[in-house]
Amino acid sequence: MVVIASPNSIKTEQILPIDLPTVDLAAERSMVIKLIVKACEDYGFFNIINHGVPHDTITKMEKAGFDFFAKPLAQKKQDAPINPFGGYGCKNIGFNGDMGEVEYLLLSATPSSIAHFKNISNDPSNFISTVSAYREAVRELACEILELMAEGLGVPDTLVFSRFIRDLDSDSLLRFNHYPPILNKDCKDKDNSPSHNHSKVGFGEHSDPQILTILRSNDVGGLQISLQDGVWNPVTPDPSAFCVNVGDLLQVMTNGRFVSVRHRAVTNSHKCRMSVAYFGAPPLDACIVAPSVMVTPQRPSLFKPFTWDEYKKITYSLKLGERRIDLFRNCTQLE
Ligand SMILES: C=C1C[C@]23C[C@@]1(O)CC[C@H]2[C@@]12CC[C@H](O)[C@@](C)(C(=O)O1)[C@H]2[C@@H]3C(=O)O
Ligand SMILES: O=C(O)CCC(=O)C(=O)O
Ligand SMILES: [Fe+2]
Repeated sequence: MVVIASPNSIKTEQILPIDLPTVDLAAERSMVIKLIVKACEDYGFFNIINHGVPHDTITKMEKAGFDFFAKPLAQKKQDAPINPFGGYGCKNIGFNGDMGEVEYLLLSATPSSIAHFKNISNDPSNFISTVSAYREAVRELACEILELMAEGLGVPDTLVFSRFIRDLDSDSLLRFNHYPPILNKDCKDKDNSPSHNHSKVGFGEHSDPQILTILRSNDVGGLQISLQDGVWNPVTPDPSAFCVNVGDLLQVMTNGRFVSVRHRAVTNSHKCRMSVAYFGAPPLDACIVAPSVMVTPQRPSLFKPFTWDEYKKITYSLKLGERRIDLFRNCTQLE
């Protein structure tokens, strides 16, 4: 049992480390499909290894992130002001007063918008080619995974999910998250010295609103998932793997078979964590609805259809921790 204290509240939570399922993309195809489907039903999260994204592409992306975060605060704000294509943020998450011990760089992941980020680096063409190569490789990985999922679910059109994020108008995002080492002074050890065993919330509890998230981090832990309210499962970082998670839209498009699991990131008392997330999203006008095979008399439609634009607007108007997917549930159905 770990106590996480904040100035106003003391919350008692259960912390139970977990080993996420690992999927080896180089293994036999039918086995890969089975493992992915099972992981998405049971955990909403899995690690993927032998993913095919070149090591060099990942290393350059990580360096680009660390180089950016190493700049002075005023410089970061000046070089990456918040605009419709993304920008730099420190402690403020979103526009609704959510705060956390994190700084981040959010970038729209469309090929044309990447050119807007040239001021982010002293070597703009290198930055743009690094981000473009990473975006393309990770998007391909996301598409491959989505196609395996569709096949595993028995959806006849196996491109039904991946088509959205391959679309040139896809609203996908890239996000660098940087969590500086923080000692939680509110938590004391028995001798009253600041505790090294307690962490602060870096990125608060939420689910990802998009279709699929492909997350990569350095070797510093911090990601926690919650499979049960009040229980947090820390995920062991594996820099050679990508951590994949189901987003809200995929939960809707699988009619609730796959789960978009709540997660958060906490700080570490002595090392900084950096993660890079790719959020695969459809175009704004995409209609989000489960393919007909996912809806049966035994499993009636759980959600009302909506566009990504509608969902995104609602998501961005609510606090980070809101369960906004509930707003689209068919009221006669209970999951
Ligand atoms: C408070 C918010 C931040 C967020 C948009 C939101 O209104 C609620 C969801 C948040 C989230 C979580 C996943 C991704 O990190 C993110 C970029 C996204 O698309 O939804 C963030 C948003 C953000 O930081 O702007
Ligand atoms: O940094 C992490 O490990 C998680 C970040 C996250 O959940 C997000 O950016 O949506
Ligand atoms: Fe997330």
